Amino acid sequence: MASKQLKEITVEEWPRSAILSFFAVAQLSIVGPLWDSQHNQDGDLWVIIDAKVFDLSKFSAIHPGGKAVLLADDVRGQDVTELFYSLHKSEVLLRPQYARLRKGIVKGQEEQFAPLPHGSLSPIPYGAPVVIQGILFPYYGDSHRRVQKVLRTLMDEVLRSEAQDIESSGQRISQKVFEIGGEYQLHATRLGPGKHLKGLTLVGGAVKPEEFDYFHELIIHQELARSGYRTFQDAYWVGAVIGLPPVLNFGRPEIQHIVPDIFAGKKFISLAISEAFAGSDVAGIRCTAKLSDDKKFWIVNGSKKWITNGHFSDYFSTGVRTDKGLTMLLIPRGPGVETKPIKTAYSPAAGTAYITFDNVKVPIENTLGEVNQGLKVILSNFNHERWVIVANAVQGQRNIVDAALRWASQRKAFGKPLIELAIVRAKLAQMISRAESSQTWLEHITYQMNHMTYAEQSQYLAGPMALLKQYISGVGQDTARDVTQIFGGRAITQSGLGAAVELFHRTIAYDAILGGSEDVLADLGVRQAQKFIPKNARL
Ligand code: HEM
Repeated sequence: MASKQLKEITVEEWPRSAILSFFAVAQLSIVGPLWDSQHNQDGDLWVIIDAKVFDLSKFSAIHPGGKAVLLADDVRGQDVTELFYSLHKSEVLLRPQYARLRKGIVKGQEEQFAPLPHGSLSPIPYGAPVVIQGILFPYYGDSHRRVQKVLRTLMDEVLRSEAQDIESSGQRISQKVFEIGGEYQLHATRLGPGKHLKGLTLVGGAVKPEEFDYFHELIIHQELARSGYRTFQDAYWVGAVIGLPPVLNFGRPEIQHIVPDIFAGKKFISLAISEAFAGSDVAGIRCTAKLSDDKKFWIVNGSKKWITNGHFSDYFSTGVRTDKGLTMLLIPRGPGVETKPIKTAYSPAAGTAYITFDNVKVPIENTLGEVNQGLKVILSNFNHERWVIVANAVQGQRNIVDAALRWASQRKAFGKPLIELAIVRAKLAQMISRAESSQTWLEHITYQMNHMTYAEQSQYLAGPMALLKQYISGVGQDTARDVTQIFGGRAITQSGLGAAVELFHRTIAYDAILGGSEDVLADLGVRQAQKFIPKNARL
């Protein structure tokens, strides 16, 4: 965009009331030329960004990029649209603290880079799964599209800003936002289809409980993962996504009363299996439970580590060692239960905890499933947990593809946009292919989940799910490496244009650990396949 001296331009000034409504251009009143000097010097400094005039006279002294850059010859008093967008995220101009800098809009010009209305799809190719972009797709009906629209709007209007806030503050998600999830029954839907949804109004009525399937659930996970903040993903009720199914599926009627408050986002539960002594090797856990003399209680002693949401959980679905094997217990927070936060690579808002149990008395009716049969309970959880991790991880890759395509188109290096460089296009090609192939494999498995009984899923999908998860976490790391090259130095800063890339790169290795480590899952996938190789098969 060609530079223009401000003195040649007539500005339409915003009436005060319109300042808050930044894009209410129709409300502007024309007041004629606003200045008689050029506004191009220290103390009287204006610039144009995307047809809007900003008065930086006072702001220049506190501008995070410094005053000197604003007084450069090709900046002061000029249209700096292109330069501005090569240095800032567009959301910078939407921050309320900068509203007072806006002077008006250049007469006869229109904004080009105004943000899309809430709930809009990304206009970037591959910025959304093909089905959401309206391309032919076999698996979705109207209810899926309705669910997607509700979630997208909710993310744009409420959840994204909450995600940003907790990322920087490290505080737990606000109670209000947890309860919004409860009002939409989002939490309940993230446990998949089933009888737990009966009688609930799901996603504001967008889908009936009886028609809810795994594709609806997939959309919900992926729309939530659009925030791009891993902390939010993990902090927003994920403890219950893995911790509540053992209660729903194996808990006795006496303990089911805890479920409604958890669905409502008023109480929290997490899955407490891993220990300093045992991670993917669950059989190695050492936390013990012994029966009390009157046989009415378990007495639990031991510790758990890496428990997502554990620091703010009210209940723990806990794996313990009993006389002849493992047993799962529902342990409420109470005397003898202590949690302390573990510092991880990302914000502490997810409440990742180290938990100690010191002579904790747990009523016998809190046993989940059969005594010494806890492994069955634990394993029954794994397929869904891994599928959820994959859904989030694929969306994470897609977020990065979207950001990389935008950046490569707007950022100039060696005199042309990055995307004009063949080496950059080659990296983008790989990133897109990984995201698309991962999504397609995920959808293929999701279709199977919809059409298999639970027993069939366990038998036929454990292997493919393990392979898919180890594949996704592997290619995610390739994409992290490629996008880091494309963003250069910005990819290593936690603010500004590369912040999302920095976060992705810093936390991507988590996907290779959570829900079973990459190496263990690769091995499991092949061993499962091995079971189905006919004994008489020969080359
Ligand atoms: C309305 C006008 C402007 C506002 C509100 C603004 C605001 C900001 C903010 C908040 C940052 C911190 C980084 C971020 O959060 O993205 C920043 C950095 C910066 N700004 Fe501005 N800015 C404005 C105009 C300009 C202009 C016209 C230039 C022209 C050269 C400029 C050059 C820079 C530079 C060089 C940085 C450092 C970027 C980096 O660390 O990569 N800014 N600005």
